[in-house]
Amino acid sequence: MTAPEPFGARLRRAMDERGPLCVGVDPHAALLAEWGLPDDVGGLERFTATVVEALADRVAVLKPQSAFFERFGSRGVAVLERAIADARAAGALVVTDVKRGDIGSTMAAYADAYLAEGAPLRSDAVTLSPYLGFDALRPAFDLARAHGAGVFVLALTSNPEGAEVQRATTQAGPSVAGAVLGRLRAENAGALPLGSFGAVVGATLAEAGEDLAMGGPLLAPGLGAQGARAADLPRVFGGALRDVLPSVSRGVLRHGPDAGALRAAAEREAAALAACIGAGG
Ligand SMILES: O=C(O)c1cc(=O)[nH]c(=O)n1[C@@H]1O[C@H](COP(=O)(O)O)[C@@H](O)[C@H]1O
Repeated sequence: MTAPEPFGARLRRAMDERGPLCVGVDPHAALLAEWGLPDDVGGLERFTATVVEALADRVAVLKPQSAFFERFGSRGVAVLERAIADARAAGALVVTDVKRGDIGSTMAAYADAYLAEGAPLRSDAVTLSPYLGFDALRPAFDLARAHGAGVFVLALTSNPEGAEVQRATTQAGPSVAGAVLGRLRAENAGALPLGSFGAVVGATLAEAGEDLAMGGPLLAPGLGAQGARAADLPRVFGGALRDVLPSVSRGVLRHGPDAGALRAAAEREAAALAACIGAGG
């Protein structure tokens, strides 16, 4: 059996071919209302199918936020399952935003749920939280490697409350975020053209204050609704700009439900990014 192509290689190709844009699929109750949809599982289904149909054949990555699907229980999770499968079938990579992190044995079950080939929620990558200790995430790294999947570990999140924990100093000396980035650098060592083990670093930061070059992708949420703009990216990411996957949810989604308007909004984001970080870096 041939080894699956690593997530990092697949992501680099998608970013080169489609441009480095991730659109978040975040069906907020307020957005369902703006789209004229009911705040129920039928509205969720219509919203999600519209976004996937409009964008999955053109953006590099779609990032469904699990919370908005879990809100509706098992039927909401069924909508998420279908969205992941449909988006992947249309050529987008799917990063499912679950921000999981637990003791190693439980982490293995989360990895099975989202990263194992054939799992109902199988995604190209997930977001993970390292605050039970970076090595507690080991089962996800191992499974991701075996199945050609990836992870994005929270490092410097886009929300102002994150700094309290992430800028704190570890026993060994560096900040918590610096330690996470250092461990990711080790996981990605030697991986070309891009490692599969990424970090989440908010586009909203005043400055990174850490060495962000760690051989893997940098998921950068915060564009649009949280106030960051494409023009902020060079300041935050410096020399690591080529590995940045900027992410926007409400800033695109608020243009629906018209598919053409959603596509036009994504194109405007992509054009602004290309002007600031250059086509393919
Ligand atoms: O992991 C994430 O995607 C994430 C990390 C972070 O630091 N900040 C952040 O906003 N996010 C997610 O990115 C999305 C941002 O949505 P908008 O603010 O609408 O673009 C939400 O789904 C958040 O949960």
